[in-house]
Amino acid sequence: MTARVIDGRAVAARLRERLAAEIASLPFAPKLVVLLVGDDPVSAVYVRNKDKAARAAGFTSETERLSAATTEAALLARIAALNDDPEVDGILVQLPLPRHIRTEAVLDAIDPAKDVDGFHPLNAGLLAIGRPALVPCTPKGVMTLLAEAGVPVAGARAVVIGRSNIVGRPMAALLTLADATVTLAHSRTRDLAAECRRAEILVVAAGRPGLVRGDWVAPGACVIDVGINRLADGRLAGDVAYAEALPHAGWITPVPGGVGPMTIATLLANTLAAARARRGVGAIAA
Ligand SMILES: Nc1nc(=O)c2c([nH]1)NC[C@@H]1CN(c3ccc(C(=O)N[C@@H](CCC(=O)O)C(=O)O)cc3)C=[N+]21
Repeated sequence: MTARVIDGRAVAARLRERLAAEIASLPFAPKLVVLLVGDDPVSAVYVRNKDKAARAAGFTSETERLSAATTEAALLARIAALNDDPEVDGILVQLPLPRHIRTEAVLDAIDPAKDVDGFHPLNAGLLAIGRPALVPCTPKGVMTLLAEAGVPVAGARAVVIGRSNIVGRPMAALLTLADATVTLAHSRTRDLAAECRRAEILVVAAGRPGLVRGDWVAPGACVIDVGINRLADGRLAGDVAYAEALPHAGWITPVPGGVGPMTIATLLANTLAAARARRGVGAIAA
């Protein structure tokens, strides 16, 4: 058997087209503001791609570049001003932040109604208790990919590798809400290969290139690779040994061109949902 390759770029493009059509019928352009602190070149690329995708879909998108020396107090003051600005629908503070700034203090300061990353503790808590509001973009994008590819989720055994607040934890929550039976594995899991071999859906967000080997993949399983690792030779690699996994899997996502584009498209979907909810034109849609 060889896997069906899930084309994240194509699914993301369709989602963005749908959003563009919706925005064209609104009396306003939803506005996203991205705060980028410091000059990490990798972050700068993501932010540029977000800006481009947002504008093409009819959003107003602004990126504020703040110097690496910006104090935590100054960043919090900027967030407070954006919270109070009625024109602003979504606020994203690009992570990671410089070490002198406490990430938690920053995430706590964003108005939960404008928290299009879904990282505020209120939004994380709502998801944890099964009342999803603004949901983190990467795991939500993965759920869209599963639905679009026709992967059965209800009743399936799912294994998620990685317990970050950004991907693994919310991924486990979303799969549980969709009636999968979920194992949340991580760096201290005793026998990771054995856990993986039981998975019908395997979501890998470990940040370790090539961690998942071909013989860890059950025949016909759906393998979702969230890893984006820049190799020494400049190429991108996922957390899954792709060529090895391909003959075992039923479905697989490539890197690049899999989950990454869905993260950005879902960010736009969240921004539109936040705009509708804030401006009283429809509630936040799943
Ligand atoms: N507050 C915050 N929210 C984020 O969502 C966030 C963040 N901080 N910090 C950085 C990470 C990383 N991230 C990516 C999004 C899309 C691609 C993406 O589209 N990748 C392309 C490849 C891009 C390339 O070639 O480099 C792909 O996988 O096909 C990658 C990475 C969002 N992040």
